[in-house]
Amino acid sequence: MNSTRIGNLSLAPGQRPKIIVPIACASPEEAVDAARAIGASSADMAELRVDVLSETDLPALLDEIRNALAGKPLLFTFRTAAEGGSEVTPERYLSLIQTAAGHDGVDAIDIELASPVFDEAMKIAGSKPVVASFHDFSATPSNKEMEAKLRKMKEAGAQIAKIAVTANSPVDVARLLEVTARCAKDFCVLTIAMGKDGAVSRICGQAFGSVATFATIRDSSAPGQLSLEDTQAGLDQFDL
Ligand SMILES: O=C1C[C@@](O)(C(=O)O)C[C@@H](O)[C@@H]1O
Repeated sequence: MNSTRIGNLSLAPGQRPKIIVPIACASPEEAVDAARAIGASSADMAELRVDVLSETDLPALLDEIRNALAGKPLLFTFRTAAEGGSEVTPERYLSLIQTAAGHDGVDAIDIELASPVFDEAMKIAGSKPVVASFHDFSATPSNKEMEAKLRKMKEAGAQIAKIAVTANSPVDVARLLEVTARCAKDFCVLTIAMGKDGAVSRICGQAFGSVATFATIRDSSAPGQLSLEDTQAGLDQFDL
């Protein structure tokens, strides 16, 4: 079926996109504080950017974040250096996915398609929903390339196929949206054009079939992210 569940949320193309707010801070105390703010806000879900965190007892922090989120689902993400995050060995990446897969405070796991251990990571994620991902911080690849990546994620078993690319012109945004609409007929996609030109892509998901978007309360985790309030107001315009 062309819809999926993460925690208590149902996501589907054509519905109002769910708003995910990143927790992207180094200090574990600040991360719990940010989770509390997200729990009390109108955001739908949180994303813990584990690559931004300083060394910590991760399972214990996940316990605290789960409580602070007060029932809102958590997406667990380790963004690698190749895609705008931090250095990590393949072994450590897998061990982080293992921690996420075994923790009841994690509702979905981000796994990078380009990871050398993508297949193993998909297996380790087990029954947790996977948001497979690809990021390009300099350009928007060809339509063919973007569509091939999204379809590969879906075929590998991801519940949501996500790409975030950099729009260097309005045409780049239009190309991403065309690919989004084509794939959204078949499965759940989450697409974002990063940067100033791409900002519109963060609010028009309902029209093109993207199932979620990222917005900030405190810490931004990517270029062009809008505030939670602006994102909500923008989504309202497309929720007819
Ligand atoms: O993949 C994404 C999308 C994102 O890069 C954005 O552009 O909003 C923000 C990241 O935190 C998240 O993991």
